[in-house]
Amino acid sequence: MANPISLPLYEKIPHKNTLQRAFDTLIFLLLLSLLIYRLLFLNNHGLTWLVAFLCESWFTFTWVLIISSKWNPVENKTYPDRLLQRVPELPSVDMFVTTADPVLEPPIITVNTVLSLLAIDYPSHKLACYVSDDGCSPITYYSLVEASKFAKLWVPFCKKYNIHVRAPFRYFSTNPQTLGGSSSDFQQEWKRMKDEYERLSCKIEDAVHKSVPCDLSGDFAEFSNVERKNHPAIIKVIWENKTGLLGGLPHLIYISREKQPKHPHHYKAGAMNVLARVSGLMTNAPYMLNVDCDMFVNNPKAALHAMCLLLSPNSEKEIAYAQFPQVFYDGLKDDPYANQFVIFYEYLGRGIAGLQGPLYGGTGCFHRRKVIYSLSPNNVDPVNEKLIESILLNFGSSTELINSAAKALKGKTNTVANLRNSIHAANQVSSSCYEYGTSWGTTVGWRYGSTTEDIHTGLMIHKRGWRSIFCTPHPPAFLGCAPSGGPAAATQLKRWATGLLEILFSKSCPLFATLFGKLQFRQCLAYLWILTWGMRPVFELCYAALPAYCIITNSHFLPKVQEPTLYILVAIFVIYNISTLSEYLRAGESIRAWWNNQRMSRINTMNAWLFGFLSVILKLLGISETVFEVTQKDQSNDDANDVEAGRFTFDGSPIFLPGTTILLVHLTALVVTLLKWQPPPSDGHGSGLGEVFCSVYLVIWFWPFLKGLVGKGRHGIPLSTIWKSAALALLFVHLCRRTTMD
Ligand SMILES: O=c1ccn([C@@H]2O[C@H](COP(=O)(O)OP(=O)(O)O[C@H]3O[C@H](CO)[C@@H](O)[C@H](O)[C@H]3O)[C@@H](O)[C@H]2O)c(=O)[nH]1
Ligand SMILES: [Mn+2]
Repeated sequence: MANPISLPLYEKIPHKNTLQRAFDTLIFLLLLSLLIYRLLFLNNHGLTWLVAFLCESWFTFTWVLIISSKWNPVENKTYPDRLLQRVPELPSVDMFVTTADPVLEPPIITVNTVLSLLAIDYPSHKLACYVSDDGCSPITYYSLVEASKFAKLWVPFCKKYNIHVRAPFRYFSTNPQTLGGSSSDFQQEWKRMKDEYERLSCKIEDAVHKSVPCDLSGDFAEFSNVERKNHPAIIKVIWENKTGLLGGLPHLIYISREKQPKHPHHYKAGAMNVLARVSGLMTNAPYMLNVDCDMFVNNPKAALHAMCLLLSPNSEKEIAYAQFPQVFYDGLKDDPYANQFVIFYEYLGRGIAGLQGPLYGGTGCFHRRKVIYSLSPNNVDPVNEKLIESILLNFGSSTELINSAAKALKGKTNTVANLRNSIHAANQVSSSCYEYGTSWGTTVGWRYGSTTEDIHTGLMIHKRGWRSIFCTPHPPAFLGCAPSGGPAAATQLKRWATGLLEILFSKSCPLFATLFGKLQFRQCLAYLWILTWGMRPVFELCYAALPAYCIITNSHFLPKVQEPTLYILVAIFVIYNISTLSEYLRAGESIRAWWNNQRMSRINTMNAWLFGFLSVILKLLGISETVFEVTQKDQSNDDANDVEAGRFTFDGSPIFLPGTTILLVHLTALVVTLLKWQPPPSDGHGSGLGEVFCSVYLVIWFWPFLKGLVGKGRHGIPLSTIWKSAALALLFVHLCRRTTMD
C-alpha cells in the first residue's frame, strides 16, 4: 500500500442479539404450531376457521420475512479523521435538493437545507448544490438568491467557530449565544449573524405574503406568465465559485425543469433525473448527495463519514451508495403517530444493513454517479469500453451530456471553466420530451412507475449485484420533518403503500430480481417485507372482522377456554408483546411509544394502507393513475408545546372510513354479547371469552377513533364519515345475521 497509515476508514461491527433471536424463533415456532393445529381441524370447523388459517398463514409469512431481515444486525463505525490523512484529494460531490410546492414546502425550509449543505465540512471548491423546483416558483428562486448572499457570511462563520448545527433556524432556536465561545469576537459575530438571518427570514416572509417577490422583470423575467404545470425550463446559476479555491462558497444552481401537460413528468424521480443530467453537464462530480428540501445537515461531517465508506479499498467495486437513516426533528413525545421510525432503523434497518445493504430511502444518500448511470460492479475495473458505448447510445440527444457521461463512467473527472457556458445544453436536457426514446427512468437514473421511486431505484441497483452501506454517525447526519396530524400522516402512508405495491406487481418485483438478477435471497425477503405492506390490510381487516362476526353469529374462530391449544395463542400474544416492548426499552424508547406504535400499526394498516391497496388495484384495472401527493412541512412544530399535541386529528377524507367502521362493528358486537342478543350456537360451540377479549382489545387499539366519535373540530370524525361507517357496519351485521339464518 502506498500509504503507510493502514488503519481502516470504517469497521463493520456485528451486534449481538441472542435474546432477540430466541424470542423471534419462539414466536415463529408457536405460529407454526398454531397453523398445524388449524390445518388438522380444518374439516371440523366452518368458514371462520379457514379465514383465520389464511390470515395467520400470512402473518407467519410476514414474521419469517421480519426474522430473516433482523437476524444479522451490523453497525458501521466510520473514522473521518483518518480519511483526511489517507486520501490526498477528496472527490467532488454534487448535492441535490428537491422541492415541489412553495406552499406545502415553505421556501424558508428549503433555504435552511441549502445553507446547511453549503456549509458542510468539505473542501468547498469540490461542492455544488443544485436545487430542483417542481413548483416553478419565483419566490423559491428569490429566496435562494437572498440566501446565497447570507451564505457569504454564514458559511465562514460556521467554519470559523466550528458550529455544529448549520441550518440557521435550528442553530438560533436551540443554541444560546454562549455556545461556540465566549470571546467577544464570537459574541459580536453571533449577534450579527442572528440579525442577518432574521433579515433574510423577513424578506422571504414578505415575498411569500406578497406572493410575487418583485416585479417579474430583470432576473425574474423568465417567471412571468409561467404556469406551474406548463412552462419552459428555467435554469439559473445563482452563485459560481469562479476562483475554484478552497475558501469560496460552493456553486449554487436553480433548476425548474420544463413541464407540459401532455408529457408525464414522473414526479420526484423525473426531477432527480434532470438533476443528474444538468449536474453532469456542469460539474459532473463522481458522487451525488440527495436530500429532500426539509432534510438539513445536522452533522457537518456527514460527507466525510460517507466518504469513509465509499472510498475504502474495494468499495469502488462493491458499494453503490451510502444511506443515512431518516431522523426527524421536533418529534412529538412518545411518537403518537408512529412516524419517527426509531425502532425500524434500530433493528430492521441495521439488520438489512447486514445483508446486501440498506434500502435507498430517497433522502440522505450518497450515490456514485456511474451506478446511477447503470454501471454494474463487474464492469468497473477494467472499464468495458464497448459496454459504455452501448449505455451511452440511450442517453438522449445531447452530445455534451454523452461526453460528460462517458467521462463519469470511465471514472475520469472534468472541470468546466464556466458554468454558464453549459446553460444551453442544460436547458436541452431539462426539456419535458428529452427522455423519449432513451433509457432514462427505465435502466438509467431514478426509476419511473412507482410513487416510492427510492425503493424502486435501490432495488434495481441491488439487482445488478451492488451492495449498499448504512451510515449512522452521531449526531445524526440529517434531520427532517415528519408529518404531524392524522390526515397528513395517512396521506403519506397511503402513497408509500401504493408505491410499494406498484413495485411488487411490476416486472421489477424482487422475486424476479433474485431469479434473473443478482439480488441476494435474503435481501429479496427484506424487500418483500416492505413491498407487501399494502397487502396487509386485506388480512388484518379479515382477521379484525372475525371476532365481531363470531360474536354476532355466536360461532368461534378461537379454541375454547378449556382446550390447551388456546395457550398457543396466549403465548404468542404475551411473548410478542414482551419482545417488542423490550426492543423499545433497549433502544431507549418509552412504554408509551411502544404502545402508540402498536396501536398506530393497526390503525395505519386498516386505513391508509388499505387505500394504498385500493389505489393500486384501480391502477392495475386501468381506472386511475397513481399520484405523488407532497407532504406538508412545518419549520417548527407548533403542536410541540400544545397540550393537545399528539391527539389524533381527522378530516373528511374517506381514509378514516374503514377504521370507523371496524370500531362501530366491534362496539355493536360487544353490545350484542352484553345484552345476550346472540342466536343459539349452530354446533353447540358458540363464541367465548377469546372472541370478546379480541373485540375489546381492538376497541382499545382504536381508542383515538372512539374519542373521535365524540370529539369536536379536527379532533372529531366528521359526521358524514360516521354516517357512512354506520351504514357499512349495519350492512356487516345484516350479512352476519343472514349467514346464521341459512
Ligand atoms: O413531483 C414531485 C413530488 C415531490 N418532490 C420532492 O420529493 C421529496 C419528498 O416528498 P415528500 O412529500 O416529503 O414525501 P415523503 O413521503 O416525506 O418522502 C419520503 O418518501 C419518498 C418516496 O415516497 C422519497 O422520495 C423521499 O425521499 C422520502 O423522504 C420532496 O423534497 C419533494 O419536494 C418533487 O421534487 N417533485
Ligand atoms: Mn418528507
